[in-house]
Amino acid sequence: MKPKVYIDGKDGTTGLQIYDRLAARDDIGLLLIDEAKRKDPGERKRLMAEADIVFLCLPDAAAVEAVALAEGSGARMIDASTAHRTAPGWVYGFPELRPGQREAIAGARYVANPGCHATGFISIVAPLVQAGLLSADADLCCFSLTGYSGGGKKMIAQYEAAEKAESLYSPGLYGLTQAHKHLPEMQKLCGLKKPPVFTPIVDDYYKGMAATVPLHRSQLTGEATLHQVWQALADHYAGEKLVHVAPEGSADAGSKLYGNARAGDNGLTLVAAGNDERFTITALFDNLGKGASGAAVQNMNIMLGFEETAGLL
Ligand SMILES: NC(=O)C1=CN([C@@H]2O[C@H](COP(=O)(O)OP(=O)(O)OC[C@H]3O[C@@H](n4cnc5c(N)ncnc54)[C@H](OP(=O)(O)O)[C@@H]3O)[C@@H](O)[C@H]2O)C=CC1
Ligand SMILES: CC(=O)N[C@@H](CCC(=O)OP(=O)(O)O)C(=O)O
Repeated sequence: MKPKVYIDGKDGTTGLQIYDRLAARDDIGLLLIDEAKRKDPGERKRLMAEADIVFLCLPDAAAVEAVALAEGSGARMIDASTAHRTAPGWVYGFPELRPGQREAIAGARYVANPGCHATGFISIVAPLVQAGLLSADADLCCFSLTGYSGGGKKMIAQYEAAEKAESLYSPGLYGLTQAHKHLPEMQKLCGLKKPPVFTPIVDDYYKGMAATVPLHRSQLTGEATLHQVWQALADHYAGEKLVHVAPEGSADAGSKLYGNARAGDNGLTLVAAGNDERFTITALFDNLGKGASGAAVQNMNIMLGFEETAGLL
């Protein structure tokens, strides 16, 4: 019997992208809700009870309600919202995080899919903390560029309006009070004693992210070199199919890194750049790929025992 999969919130930005990645697969059965009933709690509950895996692609409050709706059923859940990312009983859905994380996801009932900006930050900082190059009480910063689809249907409508505000033609910095919703997961999953100073920036392009952590050499344990940082990342991600480290020295004086470099695919590329004293590590990926829907499908594949990259490469 094929596993049955239900996407709650299928008509949203993340839900549609999950649907696109699953629609052509013949190794799962997709349960589809009647369009007119897509917000009907009774009908959603019925489909969740039939499903082996439920994706939640909903605002946070609706995701919490959906978990309650599925109570008592055997459905395993992958929540794309921020609601459960640091909650007890939920496994964080970044398989490349550390040894054992993949196995934890494989056996989990509840998997919290990472936030898009958090994916970039964690992919850079967690390996460096684990390798002992950054201490748990490091003072870190991060700036992270995203396309406007990161804000879901509402933000897409603002950016695509026929007469949009002049300001939306230029990059917009936000999260200025240092209370962005991804900060708790960034801190917890990296094992940091304090969150970074975080500057998310949304710009006038549809999708794609460039999340950067700038580092002075003096911030690194034993004043580690750029080569050591690159090597620690390369070692951590050796053998991974979706996360790659660009060759050492690949960013030179003439290089530019673009926010949409990996738009449209499910992988993430780390680029280490700089000089003898000051470095940047940048994660390039798609907010709707490894930053949301691609990651959610990767987690589903792991939970169901499929090839991890099925439908993703
Ligand atoms: N966009 C992105 O890049 C990322 C998004 N996420 C997270 O994924 C989740 C979904 O975001 P996104 O897809 O962008 O948001 P959207 O606003 O594009 O989609 C949300 C969908 O949920 C539906 N919905 C809202 N309330 C309910 C309900 N009670 N029952 C059933 N359906 C409901 C909405 O219906 P309607 O169409 O009527 O509005 C909409 O279709 C959010 O928690 C978001 O933070 C995570 C990572 C990246
Ligand atoms: C452009 C924009 O507003 N982006 C959203 C992040 C989208 C996302 O990934 O948020 P969750 O994964 O936590 O749902 C934001 O920064 O709040």
